[in-house]
Amino acid sequence: MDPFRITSKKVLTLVMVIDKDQKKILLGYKKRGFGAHLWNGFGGKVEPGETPKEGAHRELEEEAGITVTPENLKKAGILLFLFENDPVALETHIYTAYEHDGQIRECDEMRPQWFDFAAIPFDQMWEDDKIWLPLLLKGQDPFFGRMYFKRKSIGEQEQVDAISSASSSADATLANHSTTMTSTPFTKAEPKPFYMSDYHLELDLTGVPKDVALDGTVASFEN
Ligand SMILES: Nc1nc2c([nH]c(=O)n2[C@H]2C[C@H](O)[C@@H](COP(=O)(O)OP(=O)(O)OP(=O)(O)O)O2)c(=O)[nH]1
Repeated sequence: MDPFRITSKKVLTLVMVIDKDQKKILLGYKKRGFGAHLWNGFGGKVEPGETPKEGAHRELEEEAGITVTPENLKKAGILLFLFENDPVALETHIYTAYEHDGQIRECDEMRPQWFDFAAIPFDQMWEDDKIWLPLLLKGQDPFFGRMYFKRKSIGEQEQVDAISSASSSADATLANHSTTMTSTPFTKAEPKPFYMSDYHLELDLTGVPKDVALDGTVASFEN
């Protein structure tokens, strides 16, 4: 049986707030819940009755205290996160926001902080981010990808540690869009619970219909 077989999905959002002039990105340190102790953009589950764009707007305000006008919230891509032996995929709609209103503030879930493009803390982020975030920063939109994650057992954690200390520069090559990779663990004290075992990223979406079918349901690039 395929350990990555999915039967349903949850729709999530993720907003990357970018200051183009200063070449900075706003990330939040996730204090609790799914992805705790990692730096990430702002987002969460889309609620019933919301479009992904409305959900993205709401989550950004809840988690970072700022708002973005609908025309400044641009769809950058859709990523499907699949977890071994979990039939529910996470379909994440990713947006960029180059303008925002309001005062950035911390909440009980996220601690926002600006990072220079050259100092993005990829080793303290989800492992797939180093693959697609550079593309997003270059403005190479849209992208569509599938990211396959395995849960770390204690044995696997030791194996990953050993491999990554033997070759700490095992960076993902963008030329290789479908590969098996093992990347740097977070820290011994706060291990990442999952590691990415494979991924597939499509960048050339010319000719792809605006709707991409996933597990029988449909994701739209439109909103
Ligand atoms: N950068 C990045 N973000 C990811 C990955 N996987 C993944 O779910 N996310 C994002 C999508 C969502 O923005 C966020 C997970 O949403 P969440 O569980 O915090 O949702 P929520 O705020 O509605 O949760 P809650 O209030 O119910 O705790 O993490 C990934 O591999 N990379």
